[in-house]
Amino acid sequence: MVGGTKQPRPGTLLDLLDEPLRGELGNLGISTRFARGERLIHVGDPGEWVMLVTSGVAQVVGEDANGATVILDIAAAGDLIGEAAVLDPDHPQRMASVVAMSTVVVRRIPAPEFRAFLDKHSEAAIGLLVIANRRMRIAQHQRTVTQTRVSFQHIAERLDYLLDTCGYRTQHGWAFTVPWTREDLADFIPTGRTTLITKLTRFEDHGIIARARKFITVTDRARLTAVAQGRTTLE
Ligand SMILES: Nc1ncnc2c1ncn2[C@@H]1O[C@@H]2COP(=O)(O)O[C@H]2[C@H]1O
Repeated sequence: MVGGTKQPRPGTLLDLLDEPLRGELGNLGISTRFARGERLIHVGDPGEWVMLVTSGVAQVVGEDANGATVILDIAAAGDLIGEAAVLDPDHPQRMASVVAMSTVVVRRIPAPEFRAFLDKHSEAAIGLLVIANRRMRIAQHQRTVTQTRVSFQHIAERLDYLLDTCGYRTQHGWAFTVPWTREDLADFIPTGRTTLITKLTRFEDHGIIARARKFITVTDRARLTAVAQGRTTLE
């Protein structure tokens, strides 16, 4: 089960709920496992269940106006996905795909069971609304970013967010629990791969990140956050 034992990650639906509600939600549905690269949700499919992520990391993937892949968000333990098609009778199809970046374990909860849970617990319905608004806030912010002139601050914001979602502290700084290639990072920020590589070099020059082959680690998280919050600049 998800609830009860461990403090949920800040910013997730589980984090917004009190015990014993967390425990109750964590026990709904059945446990289902996905291998890395497998799709948890296919865009366009009918919404018949929601998923509460128990462990692992998945990408919520969409397409931009040119058909290029955009990583809309990351889902990790404590996140609930697949509620949009389940709750909107006018748009019952999945609006995005969700792809496992590692082994992912979820509670797969049938739509009627999830609706009954929301009917019974208004806190959970309000929590879902809060999460939807947070996603909207991120989407609104992302619209202000032009891909060709993406700033150091924006890259730092996105890296900081990724570390909150799927990062862990190491002896030398912070690393990701799943392998983020430069291609993945470029899709997530989003920016072109060449632009990203050029900008990452500046972060490296300032000792904020280190690159080992295809992957990066964050060696100075405090400075990264300072750049993200506009308290210091690399321009
Ligand atoms: N921009 C986004 N940010 C975060 N999550 C999203 C975003 N778009 C879609 N999702 C999630 O991805 C799910 C895909 O299936 P649904 O449309 O049912 O519900 C969707 C949301 O849970």
